[in-house]
Amino acid sequence: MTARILDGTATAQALLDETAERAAKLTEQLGRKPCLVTVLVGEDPASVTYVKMKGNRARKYGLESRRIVLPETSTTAEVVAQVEALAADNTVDGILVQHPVPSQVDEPAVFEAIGAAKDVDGVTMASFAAMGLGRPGFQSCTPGGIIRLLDAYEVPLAGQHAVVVGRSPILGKPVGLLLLERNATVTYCHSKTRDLAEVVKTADIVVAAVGKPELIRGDWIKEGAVVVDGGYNPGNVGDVEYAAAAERASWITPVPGGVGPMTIATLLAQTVDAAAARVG
Ligand SMILES: Nc1nc(=O)c2c([nH]1)NC[C@@H]1CN(c3ccc(C(=O)N[C@@H](CCC(=O)O)C(=O)O)cc3)C=[N+]21
Repeated sequence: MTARILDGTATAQALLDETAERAAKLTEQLGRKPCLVTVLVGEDPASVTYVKMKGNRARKYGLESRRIVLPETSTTAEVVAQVEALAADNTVDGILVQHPVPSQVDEPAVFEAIGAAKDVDGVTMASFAAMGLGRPGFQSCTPGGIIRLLDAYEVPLAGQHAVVVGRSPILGKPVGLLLLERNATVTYCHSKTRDLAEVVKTADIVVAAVGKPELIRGDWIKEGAVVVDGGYNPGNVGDVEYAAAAERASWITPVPGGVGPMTIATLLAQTVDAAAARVG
């Protein structure tokens, strides 16, 4: 079998176009554009690139984007104070704190300061709980983008064995919750998993969410399985050995052009949702 492509660029485009239309209508109602603020602590080059991409795309589709950069040496209290100020600012609809923050900063504490109403990146405990309980709320952007992509191609989820490789707070754990909510049978694998290859071989759907280039080998993929590569590694290499996996999978996400564009489109869609909720 040769896999068909889950085209994240095209699917994201449709969501971005719809988001731009909603943003334009809201701009009239609010008297200002829906506003996303990104907060970057430090100057990690990859993070700088991602944050710029998010800001540029926001502007292109009719949102306002503000970028805040704090020094690499910031304390938790300093970053929390900045985020709290944004949470209290009526001209701000959504806040994204770029992960990872420097090690001296308590990232979960900073995420909590966003508050549920502006958590368009889906990283607070309240958003996580909502994802787990199937309640309305903002989804973590990459997991939410993955589900939107699978839905766009009508990939069935109910009853499928989904194997999530990785358990990070903003990708692996929440994507498993969303798949469970859609009635998949979910297995989480991680660094302590005894025989990763054997578990992946049983998957109908594999979600790679580790950040280790080509960790998932092509010959682990069951014939006809669906492969979602959520890995972002330097040089646009995914977590999956793409060419070999594509020979066996029924559907596969490319890197680039798969999960990444869906992540950003979901972020912007949720920012417009947050702005809409303020209008009431
Ligand atoms: N609080 C937080 N939320 C995030 O959502 C978040 C984060 N922190 N930290 C870093 C990761 C990474 N991430 C990406 C988003 C889009 C692409 C993307 O669109 N990539 C393009 C390629 C870009 C290129 O060509 O360089 C693609 O896959 O087609 C990649 C990576 C969001 N993240």
